[in-house]
Amino acid sequence: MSIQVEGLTKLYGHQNAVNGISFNTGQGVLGFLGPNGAGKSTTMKMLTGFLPPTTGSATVCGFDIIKQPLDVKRSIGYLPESNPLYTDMYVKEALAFIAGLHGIHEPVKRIAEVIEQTGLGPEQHKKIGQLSKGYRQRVGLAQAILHNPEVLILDEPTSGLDPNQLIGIRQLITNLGKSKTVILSTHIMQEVEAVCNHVIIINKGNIVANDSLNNLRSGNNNQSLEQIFIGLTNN
Ligand SMILES: Nc1ncnc2c1ncn2[C@@H]1O[C@H](COP(=O)(O)OP(=O)(O)OP(=O)(O)O)[C@@H](O)[C@H]1O
Repeated sequence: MSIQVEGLTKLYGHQNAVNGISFNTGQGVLGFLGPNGAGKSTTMKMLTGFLPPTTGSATVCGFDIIKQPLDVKRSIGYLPESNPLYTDMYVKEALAFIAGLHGIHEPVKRIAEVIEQTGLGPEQHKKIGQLSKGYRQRVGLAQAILHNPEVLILDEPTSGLDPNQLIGIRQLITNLGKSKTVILSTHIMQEVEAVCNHVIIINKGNIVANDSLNNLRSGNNNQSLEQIFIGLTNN
């Protein structure tokens, strides 16, 4: 299992944003679901080593998130919800900069591969600030996968995309899940059904479901994922 989480907790002041959650996950796409404010982004920030947990522990590819944060960051590609990008840079320039940070071998070749993989070809000569939202998401994904990490953590990568862009990005995530461990946060249940093998639902900082999509449905009278989600989190 490339991600192992044990009793992970985050307190912001007195507020328990994440409340002692435990789970393991390996290759495939894990849907990480929950209502607004449930603790998804906080969990993702702790797993990527950007936010220290209050208590608990986790390992990513065998590296401890507290004791080995650099190894953890090397093993992870992270697309944050806000997708911060260098809008004044050209697409290739930004990717070359990130490749330099990672010390990537043969960067020109790798950048060409990633541009192809993320469908950035037609827009590769533009400045990031000139790109549509869908293409900016593709740049965020390209940056996340550039160093070929074993684990990808994607926080709402498809929010605000038109249906054409959605199909392309979902296909890319599905393909990535064939060889990598992907944690995907989304509010779109259709997307979970299209892309995820396994689902974790978090509510008020607690895990309320952790199962395969099929088991979740059969254990809940074959209700739709949306109905199951509402039943587990509307309290
Ligand atoms: N830096 C912070 N300081 C204080 N409270 C915070 C901070 N970041 C998040 N919180 C609180 O922690 C809780 C969990 O927030 P988090 O962003 O992890 O939720 P989320 O599940 O990702 O929500 P969303 O779906 O809206 O993105 C919320 O109540 C939020 O207000």
